[in-house]
Amino acid sequence: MRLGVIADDFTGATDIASFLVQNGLSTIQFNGIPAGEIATDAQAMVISLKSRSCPAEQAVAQSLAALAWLQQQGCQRFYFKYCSTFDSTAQGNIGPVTDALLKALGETQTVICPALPVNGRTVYQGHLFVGDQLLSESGMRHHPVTPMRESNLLRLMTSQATGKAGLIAAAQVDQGADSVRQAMHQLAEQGVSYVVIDTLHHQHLLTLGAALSDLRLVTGGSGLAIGLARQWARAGADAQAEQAGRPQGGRAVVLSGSCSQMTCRQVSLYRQQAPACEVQVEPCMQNSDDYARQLCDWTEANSQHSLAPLLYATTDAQQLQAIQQRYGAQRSSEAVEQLFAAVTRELKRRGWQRFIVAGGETSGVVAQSLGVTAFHIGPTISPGVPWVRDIHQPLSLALKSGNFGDEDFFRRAQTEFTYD
Ligand SMILES: Nc1ncnc2c1ncn2[C@@H]1O[C@H](COP(=O)(O)OP(=O)(O)O)[C@@H](O)[C@H]1O
Ligand SMILES: O=C(O)[C@@H](O)C(=O)COP(=O)(O)O
Repeated sequence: MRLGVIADDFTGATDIASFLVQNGLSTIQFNGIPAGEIATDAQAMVISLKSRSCPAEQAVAQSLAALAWLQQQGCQRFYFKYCSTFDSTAQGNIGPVTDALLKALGETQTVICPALPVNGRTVYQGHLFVGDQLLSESGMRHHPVTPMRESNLLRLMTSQATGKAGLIAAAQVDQGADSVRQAMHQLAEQGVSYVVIDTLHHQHLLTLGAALSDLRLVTGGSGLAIGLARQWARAGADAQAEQAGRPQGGRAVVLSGSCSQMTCRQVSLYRQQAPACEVQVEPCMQNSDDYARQLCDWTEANSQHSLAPLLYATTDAQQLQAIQQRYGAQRSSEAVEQLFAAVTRELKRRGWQRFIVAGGETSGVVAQSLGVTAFHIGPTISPGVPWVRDIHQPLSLALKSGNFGDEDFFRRAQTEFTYD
């Protein structure tokens, strides 16, 4: 059995790939849809798209193209991976993409399961929580691109999609996989296409894995992958699954373009542990190539420390607002992304081989600048954040979603692994 995953963004793809590998499925990840056939015996193939905030028609077209390619590679089960905080705009595309995938597969029912309990995302009575807060009362209500002002997943789905939503509540999940299968069947008879399933803890994910392993399409965050991978993993695959992605040696740099709360804490701790240099927005807007060369010179001059030098544009919400008011939100974020792109290209040219990156958009830009199109997934640094290794070039990357990882993530990514 081969699994095909269609992920709506870069770090989201790496997140699910990491859980698949950890739970025994060898996995290969592609940045976009590969041009041709790929010879591999990986049990799971993950395609990262950049469709989270794009209009529904574009997201649908990209997702269907990804589905067709995965089918050509022999995938029989499919997973539409979106954010564990259900990030979607007011014209959200999760509903339309789900509808299109169901139709293309000739199926009428799927599940909606964004839960990732290990990172505090749970679903209760159909409502999504971030830690102890409803999604709509968490920091996500202020997200600059996808502000989440609704926590009820049934309402979110029906506002975006064409079909009917229903709920399987926690008490029923507690009763085990057969009970979940029966509930799915009853909901199908009532014409329910999108089954939201309460998920409070790890055991629920295992129950769901057992209950849903025959479903052709599932949708959700990365948590459900834990239970499903355990059902599908070949016996004995566990020890080997992450080998191909283990990190290699070479000089390392930390690049942080994320302004998420967790990244702010990680940067502020790491600045006390290693050489660190703040990226200024003004010179990024002037001439990012010259500025990038200066920053690379600084990075090289600081490469003898036992921990990798850090370049960070990370700033708190108040300063970010001031920068955005002064230069414009889009202009300033693009300028910072261009800068990280130029720094990455230059460091690669100078022979740097390990890149630890914070932020989904920033990770996408760095991977693109390195010319990384496919990589093996290696050992996990924090839940949802693995080391990954390019399949063609001697490059290792750790790509961290803004809100993931513990405070000491940047140091641990370097000190807790052996390099070859
Ligand atoms: N100091 C800054 N001023 C303006 N934009 C910034 C600054 N730092 C980062 N950005 C931009 O903010 C965005 C952050 O997105 P991303 O990398 O996905 O991380 P996150 O979503 O965790 O904040 C990027 O486009 C980045 O270039
Ligand atoms: O499911 C999640 O929370 C993550 O996998 C994810 O999608 C994070 O996206 P970014 O915040 O854009 O890194």
